Amino acid sequence: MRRGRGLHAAGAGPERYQGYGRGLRGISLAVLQALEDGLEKADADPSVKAVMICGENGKFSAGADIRGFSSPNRQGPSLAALVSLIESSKKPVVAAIEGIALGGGLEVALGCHYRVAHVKARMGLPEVTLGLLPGAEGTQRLPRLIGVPAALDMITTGKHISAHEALKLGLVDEVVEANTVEAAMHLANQVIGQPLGPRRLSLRPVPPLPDTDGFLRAARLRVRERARGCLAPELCVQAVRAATELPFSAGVRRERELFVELLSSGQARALQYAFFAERAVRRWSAPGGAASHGAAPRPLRSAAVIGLGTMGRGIVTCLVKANIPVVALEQNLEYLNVGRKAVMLLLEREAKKMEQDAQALDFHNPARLQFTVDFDLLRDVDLVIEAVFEDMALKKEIFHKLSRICKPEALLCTNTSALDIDEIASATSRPEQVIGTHFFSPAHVMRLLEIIYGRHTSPTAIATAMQLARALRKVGVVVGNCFGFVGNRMMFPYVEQAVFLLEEGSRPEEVDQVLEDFGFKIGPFRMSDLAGLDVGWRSRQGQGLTGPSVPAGTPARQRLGRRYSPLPDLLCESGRFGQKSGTGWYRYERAGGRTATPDPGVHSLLAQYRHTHGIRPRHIDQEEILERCLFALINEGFAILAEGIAAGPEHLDVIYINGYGWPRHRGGPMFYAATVGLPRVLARLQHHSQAHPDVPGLRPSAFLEKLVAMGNPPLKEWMSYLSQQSPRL
Ligand SMILES: CC/C=C\CC(=O)SCCNC(=O)CCNC(=O)[C@H](O)C(C)(C)COP(=O)(O)OP(=O)(O)OC[C@H]1O[C@@H](n2cnc3c(N)ncnc32)[C@H](O)[C@@H]1OP(=O)(O)O
Repeated sequence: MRRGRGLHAAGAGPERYQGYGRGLRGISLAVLQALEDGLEKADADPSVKAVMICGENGKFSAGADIRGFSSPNRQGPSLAALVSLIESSKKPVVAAIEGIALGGGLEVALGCHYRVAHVKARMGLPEVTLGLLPGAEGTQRLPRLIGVPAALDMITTGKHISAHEALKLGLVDEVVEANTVEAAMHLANQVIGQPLGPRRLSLRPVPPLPDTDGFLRAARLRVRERARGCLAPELCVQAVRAATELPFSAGVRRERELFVELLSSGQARALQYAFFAERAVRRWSAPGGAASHGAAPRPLRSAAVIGLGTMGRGIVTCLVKANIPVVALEQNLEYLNVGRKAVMLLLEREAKKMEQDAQALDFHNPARLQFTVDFDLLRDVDLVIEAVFEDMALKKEIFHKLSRICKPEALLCTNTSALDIDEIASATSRPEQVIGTHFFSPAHVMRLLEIIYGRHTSPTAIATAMQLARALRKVGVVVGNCFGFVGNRMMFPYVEQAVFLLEEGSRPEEVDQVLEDFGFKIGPFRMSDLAGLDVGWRSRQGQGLTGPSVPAGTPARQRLGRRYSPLPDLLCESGRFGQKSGTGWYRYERAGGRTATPDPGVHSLLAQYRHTHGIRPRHIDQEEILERCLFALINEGFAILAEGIAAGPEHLDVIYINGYGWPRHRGGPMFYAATVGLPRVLARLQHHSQAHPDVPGLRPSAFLEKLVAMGNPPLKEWMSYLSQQSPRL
C-alpha cells in the first residue's frame, strides 16, 4: 500500500492505493498540484490499473478556496485543467464522495468516470451564491450528465442536493451506507478494462429537449426576475446555453469568458465578503472582555414561548422544527385557541415542505409541543422567549413573574425590536440571564436573529443565545443595547428620508421603485404597508411625537427642534394601516390583500398636504432618492460603530442582508459605502445636510469624517481607527 496526499489509486491487486485529500478549507494550489502529480504518476505506472479520488476526514471537498479568488497572485495549475486531466486518464477514475462535494469539488467528481456517494453526502455547485459560475467546466459537463433542466436548477440556485437526489438525477452511479472509499475501490476494480469513452462527459451530447431554446429563454427571464440585479444567475444560464449550442471545447471557452466577466464584476467580491462576514459574526465579544472563545453555552433541551401573536407563532414553529420541545403560553383560553390553530397550520405547511422529515416534527405529541395558560409549566424549561406586544409595562410584569417561576439557570429572552433590555431585566432578580432575541417576521422563515445583551447579561447567556440561533438555523448577530438596536436604528433615518422625499415631491411608488431597482426586495413604503403603519404610529405616540401628549403650539413639522413629518400619522388617523386595512401608502384589492396599486387617494393627500404646509413640489431624481435614503442609513451605521453597539461593519452588513432585504450582491450597507468610497459618501451627506440642516440623520457621523481624514482605509481596518475600543465591546 502506498500513500500520498489527495488522491487514492486502486491497483490491480487487492487494494493498492495512493491517497490525498482535503477538508473544508477549499482546494488549495498545493492540493491541485498534488492531484496532478499523483494522476500522472498513476498513469505512468503499469501496476496501477484504476484510480480512486476521495477526501480527508470524511469530506470530499468544499470546492476552491474562496479567498483565492481575490488574491492578485494566483498561480499554478488550474482546476479546469486538472478536471480535464482526470477525464482523459487512460485508467478508470472513481470519485468516493463523502460529506460534501461542492463547487470545484463536484467539478473534480464530474471529471471522474464514475461517482460513488455516501448516503449522507451533499452535493452542489454553489458558485452562483459567490457571484460566480462553475468555471472548471462544470457548466459544460453537468448538463451532459443530468440534462439541461436539472443542471440549470443546480447551477442557478447553488442548492445542495442529497445523495439520493443525486442518484435519481444520474449525478452519481451508486449510493452506499457503509464505507464509501471501499465501495469506490470495489467499483474501480470492477470496471478495469471497460471502455472509458462513454464515461467521458465531454464526449457526450447534451440530452435534447423538445424546445431547448424556448426553455432557456424562459429560464433566463425567470432567473433575471428572481436575481434583482445580481448578474451571476443570468450568466449561469448563458453558460448552460453554450453547452447546448457549441461543441465542448468552444463551450468551455465561453464558460471561461463568462467566468472572467463575473470575477471582475464587483458583485463576486461583495458576495464572497458576505460569505465570510456571516462566518465572522459567529465570533462575538462583549463588555469586560467576554468573548465567544471563552464562553460555553448551556444546553437547550426545552423552551417556552409567551404570546402567540404573529411573532410567537413563528418562533414556536422554528423551535419545533429544531426538535426543541416547546411550551406555548397565552394569557387566556380564547387567545390560546386562536394561537394553537395558527401554529398547527404553520407546522402542517412546514411539514409538507420538509416531506420525508415531516415525521420528525411530531408536533401532535404533547411531550414536544404543549399549549397552556399556566405559567407554572415554565418551571423547568431551559429557555423562555417572551413575544408579547411592545409594551414595556407588560414585558416587565412578565419578566418579574418569570424570575419567580423559572429555574435559576433558565435563559430569559425578550423578543423586542427596540425596547430597553436593561429596563426589562430590572424587573427580575437575575438580570445576567436576560437577553434580547429580536426575531424577524415571519420568524420561521427569516434567517436573522439579532441578539442584544444588556448591561448585566452574562457571557454564558450570550453564548446560549448564539447556540439557539445555530439550532434554529439562523444567523445570530450579537449587538449592544440602544433604541432600535442595530437593524431598526439604521432603518429609522432611511424611512424618515423616504417620507421627507414625499413631502418634497416624490410619490411612494417612485421611491420604492428606485430602491427596488437598487436591489431591495421591497421599497420602504411597500415594507411599511406590509408591517402595518399602526405599529410605528403606536410607537410614536408612546414617544410623545404624535397624539394628545404633543404640547399645544408645537409646529406640525417639527419635534424636539428637528424636522418631523406627520404624514404617516395622518394616514393612520384616516384608517390607512397598510395591507391589513386594504389601504396604506398603496391601495390593495381588499383588507389583507397583497397586491399594491398606486393610490390616487394618497396622491391627492400628498398634494393637499404640500399645499397646507406651503411646500412647492419639485422633481426629485433617482440619484437623490438613493443617496438620501441609503447614505442616511449608512451614516447611522457609522454612529453605531463609533458607539460600540456592534463589533464591526460586518455585523451591520449581515443584519441588513439577512433581516432587511438588502441585496446580498451589494455586500451590505457598510460594504456598499466602502465600494462607493467614503469620501464620496461624506461629500454627498455634507451636501444633503446643508440643504436640510434640520435633519440630524444627514449630518455626517464623526467616525465617517475621521475615516475619510485617515485616507479612506479598507473596511477591515475601520475599527482600528476608533480612538478607544467601545465602552460596550
Ligand atoms: C474555477 C472555479 C472553480 C471552483 C469554484 C469553487 O469551488 S467556489 C467554492 C465553492 N464552494 C462553496 O461555496 C462552499 C462554501 N462553504 C460552505 O458552504 C460551508 O462552509 C460548508 C462547506 C457547507 C460547511 O459548512 P459548516 O457550517 O459546517 O462550516 P463553516 O461554513 O463554518 O465553514 C468552516 C470554515 O471553513 C471555511 N470554508 C468553507 N468552505 C470554504 C471554501 N470553499 N474556501 C475557503 N474557506 C472555506 C469557512 O470560512 C469557515 O472558516 P472560519 O475561519 O472557521 O470561519
